[in-house]
Amino acid sequence: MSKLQKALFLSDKGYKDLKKAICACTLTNLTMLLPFCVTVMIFSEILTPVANGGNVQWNHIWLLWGVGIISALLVFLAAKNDYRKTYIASYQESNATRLRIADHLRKLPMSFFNTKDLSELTTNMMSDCSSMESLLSSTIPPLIANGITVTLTCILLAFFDWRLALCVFCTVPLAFLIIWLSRKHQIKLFEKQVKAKLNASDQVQEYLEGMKIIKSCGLSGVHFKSLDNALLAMKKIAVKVEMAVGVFMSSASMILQAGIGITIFVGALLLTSGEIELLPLLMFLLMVTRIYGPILSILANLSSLLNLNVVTNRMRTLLTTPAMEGKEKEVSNCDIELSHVTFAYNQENVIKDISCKIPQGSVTALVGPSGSGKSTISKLIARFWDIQKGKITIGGKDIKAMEPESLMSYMSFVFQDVTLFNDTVMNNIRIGNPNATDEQVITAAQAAYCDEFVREMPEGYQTLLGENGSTLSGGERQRISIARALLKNAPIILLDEATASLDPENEVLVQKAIAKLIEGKTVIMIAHRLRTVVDADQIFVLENGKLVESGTHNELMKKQGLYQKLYHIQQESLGWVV
Ligand SMILES: Nc1ncnc2c1ncn2[C@@H]1O[C@H](COP(=O)(O)OP(=O)(O)OP(=O)(O)O)[C@@H](O)[C@H]1O
Repeated sequence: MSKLQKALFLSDKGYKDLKKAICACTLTNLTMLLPFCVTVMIFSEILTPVANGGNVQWNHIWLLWGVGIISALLVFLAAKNDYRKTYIASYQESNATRLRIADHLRKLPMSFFNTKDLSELTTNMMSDCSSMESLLSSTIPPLIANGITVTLTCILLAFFDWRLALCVFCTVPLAFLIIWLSRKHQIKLFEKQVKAKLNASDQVQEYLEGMKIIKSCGLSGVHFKSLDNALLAMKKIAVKVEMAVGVFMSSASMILQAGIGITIFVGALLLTSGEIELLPLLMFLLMVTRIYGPILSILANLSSLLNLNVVTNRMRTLLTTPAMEGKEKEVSNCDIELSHVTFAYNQENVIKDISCKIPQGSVTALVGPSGSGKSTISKLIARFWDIQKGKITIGGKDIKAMEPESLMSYMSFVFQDVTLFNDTVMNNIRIGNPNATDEQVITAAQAAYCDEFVREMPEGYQTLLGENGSTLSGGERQRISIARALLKNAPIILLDEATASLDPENEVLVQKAIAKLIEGKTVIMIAHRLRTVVDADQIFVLENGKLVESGTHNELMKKQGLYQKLYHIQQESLGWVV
């Protein structure tokens, strides 16, 4: 893999396409020289007889006009090919990169997401890929192609008259020097701009997510100073970047254009001393007006290239973060065992030396005060995070040796916060099993008591749910998530007490749906209300990350420990009247 391919995170196809784009761009630039050569030849046909005496050969001139028209056609065809090779290929590559990022994200441990926020990842996928897209289409190919064209033209001009060629190009190193010296300042500004954009998108996201609170608390715009400040900071830095780039580019351009004056001055001296003829001088003067365009474009593209590291740094961090390992695909049974499991999200251990067994086909409840580690245990079993000490096995196999996606195929989740996608009801349920037929989806929906409310929707199962299903009630969302789990039919079910915040009618329906879902399965249930776990085969009581009691409801009540205390507190609260 070449350095350029690595630096730009290009796929093999993307790298090949980039090389083709550079060739196409160079070809366009070279064909653009044709009309110029024809113009010079027409001048020569007219001026030579004027200077030396004789008749203008009009048939030659008409012929050259014909060549000129053909060369214009060639320029058009080359430009069309160039457009296809650069823009279309770069859009395809950036799309492929976005998919590559999405695919890689899926394989990363949740610890990665703990350190990144949503807006940073969104910026990674959308704006960084767009920046790469423009680097691939309108920066790198023109930069290299213009470099080649300018070098060729320089050689060609030196061949005609090295003194005038020197005059044309003597200001180029100075212009490059300005861009080179300004690079540190420009990079600093680019970095600040990226930070400001990220901060602004963070603030916008927070503002939109908090809209319910903003409205319910009647907070006016004055209370959202941080959003105003973030947007203002973004505007300020954008102006600074534009100013800096503008100042450096115009200085470079001014110095570069001084070459026109120098060429005219030296050319006039050479002409009067008879060391050069009028025609080559005219050709040089024509060339000098045309050659600075590509050189300026090289300078502008170099400025954008300074941005490359800023753009690719985040993408590099993301794409080089190692995916979760593990190759094993199958387990012989669904007995789950935790032995001496210790885990910390950050520094502090939140699970401390826990050992327990969850036999296949049993219902196990995890109970304990808020923050005691119930959800964390269920997420560790699903390998959302890798544990730091100890071992978790399923069917005797260490889950760290299992391929994460194969491990997931053994599990279904019903959590309190159900994620619904902006798609039809049918497709939202089908997420449980992408290969399921419409009939199978409907059967699962019926079993999860979704069918009735779905049929009342304007387009039934084809109704679009909108952003995160905001039109559905909490109970309806949970029943959809149960339908998904039913469709997946995984042998292990992880339940985060799904009925905690439902009204009695919805609660009954959800309970009935769950009863169907867990039939014959290995169930791990996070319970907040202890009356829902009295029938569990075993109950694990957690306190401050430790397993402090275990047994059936009756056994734990007899122990008169934490479980009994929590149970009594909840029973008493049931009697409260507000
Ligand atoms: N993503 C996270 N990053 C850092 N710390 C976390 C994270 N999730 C949970 N914690 C911390 O880990 C501890 C255990 O949290 P956990 O959610 O497992 O408790 P829980 O018993 O399920 O609580 P609850 O009943 O309130 O849902 C808590 O101190 C919590 O603050």
